[in-house]
Amino acid sequence: MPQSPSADLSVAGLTKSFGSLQALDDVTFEVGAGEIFGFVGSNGAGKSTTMRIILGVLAADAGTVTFGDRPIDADVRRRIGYMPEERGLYPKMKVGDQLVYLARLHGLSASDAAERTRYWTRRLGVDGRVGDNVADLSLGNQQRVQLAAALVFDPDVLVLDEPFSGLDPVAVDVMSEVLTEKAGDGVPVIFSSHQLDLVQRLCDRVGIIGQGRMQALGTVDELRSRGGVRLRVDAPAAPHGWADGLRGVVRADYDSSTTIYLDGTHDDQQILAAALATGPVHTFASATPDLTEMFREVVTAE
Ligand SMILES: Nc1ncnc2c1ncn2[C@@H]1O[C@H](COP(=O)(O)OP(=O)(O)OP(=O)(O)O)[C@@H](O)[C@H]1O
Repeated sequence: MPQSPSADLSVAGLTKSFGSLQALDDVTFEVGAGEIFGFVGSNGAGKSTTMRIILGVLAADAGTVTFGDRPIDADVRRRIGYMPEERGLYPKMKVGDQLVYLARLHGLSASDAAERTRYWTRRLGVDGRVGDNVADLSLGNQQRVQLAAALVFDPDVLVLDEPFSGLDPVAVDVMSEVLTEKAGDGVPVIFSSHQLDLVQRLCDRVGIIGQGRMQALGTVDELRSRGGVRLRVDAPAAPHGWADGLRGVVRADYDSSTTIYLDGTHDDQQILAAALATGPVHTFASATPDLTEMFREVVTAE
């Protein structure tokens, strides 16, 4: 089996226009060896374009992509496991034949290609379908085969465009496990997703792209703490606006409970006293925004 040399994947200053539309503007980030990087952003933000440039299926107007200290050339590209958004399997070819063919294309011997095909189809739960044409599989199973295609030659880098979309919960678990395992082997893993709970759970670092620009980049904890401290107060009798004007309160959302956004100069006892003055208080707790809230804030601020 080829041994993966661990190295970082670096994307620096990528710029790309399609006619008058600037799809990418100076996109820069790194995915360390063994790191899982989540690439998130609204529809049309530039995720697929970035991934296509990493793969070399699309040329950038400016910027570089390197693996270790090497620019991505044809040799490096052959070592990247890629799951394109538009998927890329031959619908009229049998699953098993297709995976063996791809593994051979990436340099595996016939026996290694057969062994890896057996391993990954079993691992991804499609071993019963190796004799079927891809087109006869359900979309979720086609996606499992697509992941097998990205993994079958033991790639040194994984670039996966929305690998979780359309998968059932069991397949999501298997996919999560596989990505974590590949990262554990030292492979840089980058995937895009709109499922922010998964991104938050799986990723070491996250990039939020908006309108072709990297709007926020960091570990999940860094991004979440950037949202500042908040208080969640459950005071059912409190009238709308009860926390407005208290020291350190930037704004408050009055829903079934109140979420108070703070600037750090607040006095929580004063806020608690104000809440108690309205009636009973069932919950009074500080909260860090989750990635979904952060994402909303970053993309609505664009
Ligand atoms: N081949 C192309 N020709 C013209 N415009 C393109 C082309 N490819 C992408 N674009 C445009 O570039 C922008 C970025 O698209 P991209 O597919 O990278 O977004 P994305 O973040 O992957 O979106 P989604 O989450 O919807 O998949 C969009 O405005 C898109 O319409």
